[in-house]
Amino acid sequence: MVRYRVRGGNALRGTAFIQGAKNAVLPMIGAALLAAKGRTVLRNVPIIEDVRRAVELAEAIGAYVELHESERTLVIDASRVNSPVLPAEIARRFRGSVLFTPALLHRLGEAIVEGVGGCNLGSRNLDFHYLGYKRLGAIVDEGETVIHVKASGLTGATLYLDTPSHTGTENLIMAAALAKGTTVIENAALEPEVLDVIDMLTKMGARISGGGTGFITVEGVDELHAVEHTVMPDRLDAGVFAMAAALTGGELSLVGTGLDLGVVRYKLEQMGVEFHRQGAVLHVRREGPLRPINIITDTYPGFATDLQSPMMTVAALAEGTSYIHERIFDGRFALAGELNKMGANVEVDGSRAIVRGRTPLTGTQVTAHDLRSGIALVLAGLAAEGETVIDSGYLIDRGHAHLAARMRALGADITREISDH
Ligand SMILES: CC(=O)N[C@H]1[C@@H](OP(=O)(O)OP(=O)(O)OC[C@H]2O[C@@H](n3ccc(=O)[nH]c3=O)[C@H](O)[C@@H]2O)O[C@H](CO)[C@@H](O)[C@@H]1O
Ligand SMILES: C=C(OP(=O)(O)O)C(=O)O
Repeated sequence: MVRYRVRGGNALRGTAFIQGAKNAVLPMIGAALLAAKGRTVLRNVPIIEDVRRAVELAEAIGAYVELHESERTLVIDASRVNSPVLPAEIARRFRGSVLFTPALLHRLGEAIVEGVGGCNLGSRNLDFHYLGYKRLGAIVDEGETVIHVKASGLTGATLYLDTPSHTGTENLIMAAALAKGTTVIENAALEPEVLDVIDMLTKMGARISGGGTGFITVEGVDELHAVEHTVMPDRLDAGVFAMAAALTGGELSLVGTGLDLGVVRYKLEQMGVEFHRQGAVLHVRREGPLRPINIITDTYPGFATDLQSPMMTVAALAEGTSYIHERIFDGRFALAGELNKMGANVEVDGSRAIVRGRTPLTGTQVTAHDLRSGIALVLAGLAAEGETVIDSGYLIDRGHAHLAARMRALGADITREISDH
């Protein structure tokens, strides 16, 4: 059992090094498995638990993988992929397992998905993925727990997503990349991580156009080759560090090439947080009181649902009432009860939450129900009086690399412990 212990009160100051993006590296590992020859090299890989699970899953299907942690580099040789089974004990531990299906379909003609994990956020359907595979010619047999997808060669088609699913778009692009003929994906996701994956696939030899427009066209090719690619910075990790500076009244320089916080920056600015760009470095600080805010989560370029929980913590420390409308997931307010244990006043009504600030927070024992509620509780702990103890830290480690060490370097009083219970 991993546990974080945070003693609040210290303002964070210094340079925060932003990790590579979890939601880009996972599909890139899936993409690397499409190359039947050679070794793929991924740089700026975040050393997070989801990457470790992805490495285990790639090895389980026969790939050779080296994770060089201190160099933040992955080397993947997928030439010997030989098992279509994504075993439950690994696949159920992270969402990114869903991104291995296209490679198995192309390389082995079938994928046996024994489970898919990820944050518990209410319903997380995969129907767009499976409907898309079917339209490309696959047979999908959805059992109680195991899903069997079979295809002796995929053929391009017009695909449509009811909503622009992030991993759904990535999976259908990967499935179409080696299909015969042309595929058009309508209502495709616009997230920067999706565009980074398209960049990598394009280097691999894929023919993809329309990334970032919502209408993606993929001309199938016969093979994709292994390449080197640098994972983009994690805008969620960056957002969390910006919020840490904001709620502790500190000042941080965020380092991560080409970092763009988009709407999160504008929302924090409305709350009174100052941003100042100096070339590749983004400075963030807060001097005056935090003002309340309204947030509506949306697909990119809207406010990212993954930063809604951390923002709820910031709102609890703002002077006045904030309103949050969660539109992507139907179960993403588990944080409210935990924040209220610390003294916050958050009222949830369906997909809306009202956060009445400012309430002084007091450290206590709290539970991370998912990755982002976990990091939101770390943020609360940084601003609380006394000690906050957060279980289960594994969920935080799923998406943030060396969190305690990175925050300690900035002056935070935070430790990561491993215990038997
Ligand atoms: C590994 C990864 O990249 N995870 C991210 C990805 O998850 P993920 O790709 O799972 O999220 P989606 O964009 O697919 O899901 C968004 C919404 O669409 C619904 N939906 C999705 C697919 C489908 O086939 N049918 C369907 O109904 C889901 O139930 C959910 O309500 O995008 C989410 C939304 O930005 C982020 O919170 C996750 O961090
Ligand atoms: C929902 C998240 O991740 P996943 O899709 O990997 O569960 C997240 O990163 O907040």
